[in-house]
Amino acid sequence: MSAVIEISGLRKTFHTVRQGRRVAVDGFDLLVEAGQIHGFLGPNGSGKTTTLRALLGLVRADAGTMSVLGAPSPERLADVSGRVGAIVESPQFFGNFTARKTLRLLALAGGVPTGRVDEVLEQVGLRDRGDDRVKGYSLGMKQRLAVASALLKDPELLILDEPANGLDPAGIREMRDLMRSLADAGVTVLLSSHILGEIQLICDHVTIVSHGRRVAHGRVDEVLAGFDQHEWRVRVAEPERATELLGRIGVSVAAHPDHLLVTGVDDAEVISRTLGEAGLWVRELVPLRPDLESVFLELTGDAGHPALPRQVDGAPPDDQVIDLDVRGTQEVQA
Ligand SMILES: Nc1ncnc2c1ncn2[C@@H]1O[C@H](COP(=O)(O)OP(=O)(O)OP(=O)(O)O)[C@@H](O)[C@H]1O
Repeated sequence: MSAVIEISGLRKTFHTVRQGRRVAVDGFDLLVEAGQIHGFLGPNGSGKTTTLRALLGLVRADAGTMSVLGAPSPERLADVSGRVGAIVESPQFFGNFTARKTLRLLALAGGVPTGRVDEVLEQVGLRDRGDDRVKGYSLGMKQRLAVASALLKDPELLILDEPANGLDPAGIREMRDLMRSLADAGVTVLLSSHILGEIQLICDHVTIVSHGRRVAHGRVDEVLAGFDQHEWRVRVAEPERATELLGRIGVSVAAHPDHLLVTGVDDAEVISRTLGEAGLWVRELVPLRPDLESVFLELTGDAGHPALPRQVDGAPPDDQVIDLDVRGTQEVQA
């Protein structure tokens, strides 16, 4: 699969009068391949926006190499800008304009046929509300309008910084459906977020950043599998006896008020057979799989320790390089 975004060894330090020197991105690597919905996750202040801004040529990096769709960034970003849509800074829309008028103006300004306007309104589910004034829109609808503006030029790559920020669960679900339909249409999507549960449902690949360093990356299921301790919640009528029986076959059991926590068993059958053969019938047997949130907290809890190597998840990617598009950041001033 070909690389759509590649970042290697990105470093960015800010110097401010009040806070002095602040390392925002600390030797960060990112690889996004064609067709992925790639989650770029990290706590507040971990360097996600700075990374995306550097990639799009909106801030100058101190070190590192970046590319978008094969073009080195920022040097050759202009070559691919027409193929990239990005919303990195929250777009401000003029509230008295309708979505249709807003998009029409953006299309005209960007040299995009205005016929695209209805298509993108349809794509983001705003076609029926396209003639309403933006000031009457919910936050979710404004986010979708922002995505629509980035879709105008029919990009191969869409970069969204915190698209789910401030959305209620229904808005997040809409955003998720939208991302999926874009991916189905062949668009590669990179979205940054600190809202983890939903990202797990939206993305197939993930890169987790902490203190400007990548701490995990890969397929979401593979990243999660790496943290799977093969735990099971077991409810049974005689927990003491069950603990003893499972202990005899070398299984670790912790007693909780209303259940047993069984660890280190790959196959549920081991538990049900051991107990069933002794006449103890299992009432509940539930695998406890790690979710992205628990993995994220574990990884970002200490990954920023200065003693750690700059990157802790293995070798940097060795595929092609890619860069982002400055013109992808679209703003309509009120
Ligand atoms: N223009 C700037 N001047 C000084 N410091 C900055 C600037 N931009 C970012 N920083 C600092 O760099 C660090 C990384 O910030 P960044 O906005 O990239 O993080 P983030 O992961 O996007 O966070 P959030 O989820 O809150 O948006 C933070 O400590 C931030 O204060």
